[in-house]
Amino acid sequence: MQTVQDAAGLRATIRGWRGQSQTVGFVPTMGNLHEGHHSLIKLARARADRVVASVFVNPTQFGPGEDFERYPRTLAQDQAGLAEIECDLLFAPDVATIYPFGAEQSVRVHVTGITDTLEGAHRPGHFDGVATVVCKLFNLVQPDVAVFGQKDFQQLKVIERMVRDLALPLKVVGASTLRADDGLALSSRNQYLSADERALAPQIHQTLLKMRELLEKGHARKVIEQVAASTLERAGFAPDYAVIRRAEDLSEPGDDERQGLVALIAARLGNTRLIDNLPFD
Ligand SMILES: Nc1ncnc2c1ncn2[C@@H]1O[C@H](COP(=O)(O)OP(=O)(O)OP(=O)(O)O)[C@@H](O)[C@H]1O
Ligand SMILES: CC(C)(CO)[C@@H](O)C(=O)[O-]
Ligand code: BAL
Repeated sequence: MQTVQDAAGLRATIRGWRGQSQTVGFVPTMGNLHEGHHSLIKLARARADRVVASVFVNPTQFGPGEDFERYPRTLAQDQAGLAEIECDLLFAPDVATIYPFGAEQSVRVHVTGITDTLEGAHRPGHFDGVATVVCKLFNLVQPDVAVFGQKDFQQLKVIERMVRDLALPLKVVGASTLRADDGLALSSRNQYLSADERALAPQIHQTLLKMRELLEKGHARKVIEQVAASTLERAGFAPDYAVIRRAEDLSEPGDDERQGLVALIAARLGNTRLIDNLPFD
């Protein structure tokens, strides 16, 4: 597998593939790759002739006091894993390649509405950073298909909307969340957890399952959300939110709505912030 760090090298390889009428699938990541990321690569491989992954820890999507500096950077390990699953090309740019005029000076992509809530409300500016870097990566790679994990459910919706509203010529595919045997969603941030915290962390998934069960039994949404938040608090989490929303646009459903819903949780455990969700259909 080839690794390129600059835009010219990336474009040259992709131009060669295009010359042979090959389609291109793309999986953007922040690295420290695990089986969840690998499942995205495999899905891209099923949808396109060639697969490009990117590893870039994007400074503009981290807020002050977040974990940009300590985010795990494991490029050699990532390269080995990607080679094993036959990814064709890894794009691993540095910050100056993505933000030649400095991260603060770049043109920003702002997706309105859907970014005001949940992750957008708790991480101000986060989705501007995500949309901007993903738009830029799309322009560099020019993929036919891009794969994103449903684990970052709101991110997937934001990207779908950006692609639709800016008429970007590619298809966005959402991939289901890979979990450890005990239900914890695989995530690079899981390695921040102490042994005791790791033992508690699956309670997020258990709470999502409980939320679905209570909704199916006919309990009121607001009550379910309160029960979920207090269950998490009692277990030692500090929840940012534990809510049921419309999957389509993350707006609040009406009291009697039961179709097309998703439960979403973000909660801190010690110094680690974890997110997860469960679509109900
Ligand atoms: N467990 C998982 N199953 C499927 N896809 C995943 C999983 N975890 C992450 N992804 C997807 O991989 C892509 C890259 O995500 P990212 O590099 O942020 O991974 P991560 O391990 O979730 O890290 P973080 O802890 O920072 O959220 C995203 O589209 C994300 O939704
Ligand atoms: C999509 C992404 C690679 C943009 O930096 C990031 O938000 C992620 O890893 O989910
Ligand atoms: N997986 C979303 C990237 C972030 O948390 O910044």
